[in-house]
Formats: sequence, structure tokens, C-alpha cells
Amino acid sequence: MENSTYAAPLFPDRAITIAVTGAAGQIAYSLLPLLASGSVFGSRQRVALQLLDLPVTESVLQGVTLELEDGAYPLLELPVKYTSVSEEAFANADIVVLLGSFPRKPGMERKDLLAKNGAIFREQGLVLNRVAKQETRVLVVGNPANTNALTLSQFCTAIPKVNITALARLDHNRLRSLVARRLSCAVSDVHDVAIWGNHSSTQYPDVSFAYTSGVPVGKMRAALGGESQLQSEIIPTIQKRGAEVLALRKLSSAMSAARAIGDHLRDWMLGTASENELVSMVVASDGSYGIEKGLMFSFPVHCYRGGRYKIESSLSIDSFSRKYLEITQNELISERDEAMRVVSKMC
Ligand SMILES: NC(=O)c1ccc[n+]([C@@H]2O[C@H](COP(=O)([O-])OP(=O)(O)OC[C@H]3O[C@@H](n4cnc5c(N)ncnc54)[C@H](O)[C@@H]3O)[C@@H](O)[C@H]2O)c1
Ligand SMILES: O=C(O)C[C@H](O)C(=O)O
Repeated sequence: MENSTYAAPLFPDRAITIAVTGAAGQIAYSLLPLLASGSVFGSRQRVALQLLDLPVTESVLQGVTLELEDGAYPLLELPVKYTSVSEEAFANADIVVLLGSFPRKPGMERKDLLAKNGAIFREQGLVLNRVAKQETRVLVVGNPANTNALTLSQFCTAIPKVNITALARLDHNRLRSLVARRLSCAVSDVHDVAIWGNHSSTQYPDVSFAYTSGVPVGKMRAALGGESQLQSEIIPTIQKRGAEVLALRKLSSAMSAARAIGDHLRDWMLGTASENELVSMVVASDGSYGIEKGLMFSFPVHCYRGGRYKIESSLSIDSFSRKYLEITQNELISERDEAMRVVSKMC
């Protein structure tokens, strides 16, 4: 991870408490060692983990906690807590990472998935509303991540909406890496790619503001072969990358998702390596770029130490980009309307 190893601890006198749901699943298996080892919050920050999964996974979850103990991580508080009761997992958490969600099954339509997850994220929002601290930071990963985060935020008014985000960093990292491969440069030399909109195949992976030491801002589209190449190859490659991994592995991305979660949490809590660096996060829209206020939308943001971010609202959007922003916004509006229709029936 960039720049976290020597970071001053956020909480020098205590452990940072991180609740993780879906902790018996495959992303968690890659994520928990990153959290426990200090790769995310620095090599001087103690870490307490509170793991949640469904009762049916109890023995797997227990096995995962045994492995965490056997890792003998110097920063990890022991014993590791695990439970199937959300209230216990979320109590006193500084950070809540929500991996647990209902997966799409063969024959299921998108609206069935929204209904199943609407119920889960409504319930978890209500629990957080009762037990979480106002300063708790929430990261939703379980799909459909943007809309699950929106549902949760509707039922969790105790946590300010700016403290609820969802993951677009995997898409951001995928784009950064693709640009590096195309330009034969180091990933660390690629700056300010952006992901806009939904974590789905309508997302807009944008290189308009990206630069490297050899390619200045404004020249990246040309360096990558021009708009037709972006449209026919680069944009669809990123939009469909999750599906590509799923088809090959027969399992969705987990190692890269865990790495992206670590990047998202590190930048959000400790700040980006440079104050000017843009990273992509799904956050509640403030109306920037004409995106409906309140919609959970991935924007390029700046992050500052202490869990703060600011949407970069001054980028100039041309007609090429505007078309993509509208497609992904429309998808998110229809997901939101469907999810709200479903959860309103549960009230
Ligand atoms: N946003 C992203 O970039 C991104 C990337 C990769 C995967 N994902 C999503 O992340 C989620 C997790 O992926 P995974 O590969 O770890 O899945 P997984 O199926 O391996 O694990 C999910 C775990 O969640 C648990 N779970 C289900 N409902 C729960 C609930 N209500 N409370 C607590 N736990 C619950 C399950 O028992 C399971 O152990 C999936 O929805 C996946 O689509 C998102
Ligand atoms: O789990 C999925 O559907 C895919 C995942 O969100 C990914 O982007 O890899």
C-alpha cells in the first residue's frame, strides 16, 4: 500500500475498531490479513476486529478467527470477536465494512437482487442507527454497492451521509493499471484517472484528467489511441472487468477487491499520498456535475486525514463524457426507485 507504513496512528492510545460483515466469505479472507498486519492503517496503529456472518457459516467464521490468531500479528487485539448478531459486531466500531450481501443466483432478475439486498441493508442501517457512533465510517462493498449504500443511509440517520461510502476503488485501480500497461509505465506514475457513477457495467472509466510524467493532462485520450479506441476498447474493458474475472475464476474478484478496500480506507482515513491526487469513491452527490443530489454516485474526490473527503467539482465535462455520465446516472435512478419501492413496503 502507498504511504501508510509510517503514518502516525489515527488513535495512538487505543485500537481502531473495524467491523467486517460477510467475514466468512472470500473477500474477507484476503482483506482481514491486510487490516491485521498494519498494511492499511499503518505499522503503529493497533487494530480490533469484530467479525459478522450468518449463523450458518459459524464454523467457517470460527476457523477464520483461529487463523487470525495464528498469524501472531503484533498489532491485532486478541481475542478476535466473531458473532452472528449485528448489534455486537457494530458496537463501538470506528469503521464498518459491509461485504455481506445476497449474491445473484441463476434466473434472478436485477429487481429480485435489489429486493433481497434492500431487506439486508435496511436492517443493517437500522442496527447501525441504534448502536453506531456518529463518527463511524461505513464502506459498502456488497453488490449492488451504490444502491445498498443508499438504502442503508435512508435507515441510518444517526450517521451523517458524508460518513457512508461505497467501493469504486477496484474500478479505479483497474483503470490505473490498464493505462500503465498501455503506456508501458509504472502504475505509480499514473495519476488522476476517474470512475464516475455506478459500480456496474454502466460506470464511466474516464482518462480525461489523467497524466503521467510523459503524458500531460489533456493528452491522455490521444496517448491511448483517441476517442474511438476509448469507446470501443478501453472503456468496455474496465466496465466488464468484474464479469471477465468471474467467468475465468468462477468466483468474483476477491484479492483485488480486498486490496481496493484497503486503498479506499487508507486514503479516506489517512488522506491521499498527495493532497492533489484524485481517487474515486461512491459518495452522496452534492449536485456537482448535475448529478441528482443524494444519489450514491462515484466521483473523483480528494481525501484528507481524519476521514474527510471533498468531491472535486471543478472538472470540465465535455460531450463525450456527458453521454456516459447520463447513462450511469439513469441506471442509478432506476435502481434507487426500485429499491425504495421495495423497502417502503417493509416499513
Ligand atoms: N464493489 C466492488 O467493487 C465489489 C468487488 C467484488 C465483489 N463485490 C461484492 O462483494 C460481496 C462479497 O463478495 P465475496 O466474494 O466475499 O462473497 P462471498 O459469497 O464469498 O461472501 C459473502 C459472505 O457474506 C455473508 N452474508 C450474506 N448475507 C449476510 C448478512 N445479512 N449479514 C452478514 N453476512 C452475510 C455470506 O454468508 C458470505 O459468507 C458480493 O456482493 C460481491 O458481489 C463488490
Ligand atoms: O461480484 C461481482 O458481481 C463483480 C464485482 O463487483 C467486481 O467488480 O469484480
